[in-house]
Amino acid sequence: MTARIIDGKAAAADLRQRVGQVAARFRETRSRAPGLAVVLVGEHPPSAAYVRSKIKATLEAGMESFEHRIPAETSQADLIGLIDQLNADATVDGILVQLPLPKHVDEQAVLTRVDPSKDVDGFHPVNVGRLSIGLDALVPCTPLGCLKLLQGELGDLSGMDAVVVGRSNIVGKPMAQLLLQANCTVTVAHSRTRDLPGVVRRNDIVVAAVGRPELIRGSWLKPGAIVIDVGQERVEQPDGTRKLLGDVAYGEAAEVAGAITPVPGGVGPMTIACLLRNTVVAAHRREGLPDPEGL
Ligand SMILES: NC(=O)C1=CN([C@@H]2O[C@H](COP(=O)(O)OP(=O)(O)OC[C@H]3O[C@@H](n4cnc5c(N)ncnc54)[C@H](OP(=O)(O)O)[C@@H]3O)[C@@H](O)[C@H]2O)C=CC1
Ligand SMILES: Nc1nc(=O)c2c([nH]1)NC[C@@H]1CN(c3ccc(C(=O)N[C@@H](CCC(=O)O)C(=O)O)cc3)C=[N+]21
Ligand SMILES: [Mg+2]
Repeated sequence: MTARIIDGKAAAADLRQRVGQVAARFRETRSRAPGLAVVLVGEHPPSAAYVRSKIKATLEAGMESFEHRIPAETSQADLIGLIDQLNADATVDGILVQLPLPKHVDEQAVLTRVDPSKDVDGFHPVNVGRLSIGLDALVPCTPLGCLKLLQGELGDLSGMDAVVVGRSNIVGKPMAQLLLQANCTVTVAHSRTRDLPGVVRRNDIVVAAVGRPELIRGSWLKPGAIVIDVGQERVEQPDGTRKLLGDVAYGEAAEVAGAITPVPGGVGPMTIACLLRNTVVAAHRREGLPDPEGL
């Protein structure tokens, strides 16, 4: 069997185009564009690259981008001061604080300061709690993108067995919540899981969010399983070049799986598209407008 390749780049382009249409209507009725503020603390090169692509995508969707690059030495109090200023700014609908933050900053203290109505990453405890009890919430972009890819591939997920490998607050846990809400039977695996290959083999859906390049082998998969690979690790090759690898051994997996996301070109582009989606949704909710349809 050769797996279908789930084209995250195409799905992201499609979602971004629809977000652009909604943003254009918003600009007409509200006489302003939906606005996203991105806060980048320090110079961490991969973070700077992600932030650049987020800003470019924001502008392309017809939304306003506010960029705040501040030095790595910025105190926690000053960072919180900036968040307060963005919370109070009516032209800002979404606030994204790029992670990781420097070690001297308490990440939770900063994320909890973001106005939950502007929390387009879905990291504030209010949004985490709302997601877990099934209320409207702003949902973390990466898991939301994964869910959209799965629904695009499978339609209704009801009754399917799904495993999420990884239990981070930004990917694994919210992914498990979304799959539960979609009526999957959900297993969450992590570094203490006994017999990870056996657990993976029981499942129709595998979402890998581990950060261990090619941990998940083709031989672990149930034939026909749908595989979503969140992993993004730059690994030096024997010839000295650096290659971006996922958490799944792609070549092997593609011979067993029913469908699989590539790295790059799978989950990554959908994460950015979902950030724009959340921003335009936040803008509507903040203006008291009904949620835009079809996003
Ligand atoms: N495409 C995208 O848009 C995004 C990609 N990523 C990528 O996804 C990956 C995961 O990111 P993130 O969730 O932040 O990572 P974290 O490091 O925060 O979490 C990793 C999780 O994997 C678990 N784990 C680690 N080793 C093993 C193992 N050998 N077997 C089973 N479980 C294991 C850990 O378990 P424990 O809890 O027990 O320690 C932990 O729960 C990274 O490669 C990251 O770069 C992240 C965000 C967005
Ligand atoms: N507050 C916050 N929110 C985040 O959503 C967030 C964050 N912090 N910190 C870092 C992680 C990582 N992340 C990615 C986004 C896009 C790609 C992406 O577009 N990847 C491309 C490849 C990019 C490349 O070639 O390096 C792809 O998979 O095709 C990857 C990873 C968002 N994150
Ligand atoms: Mg991480």
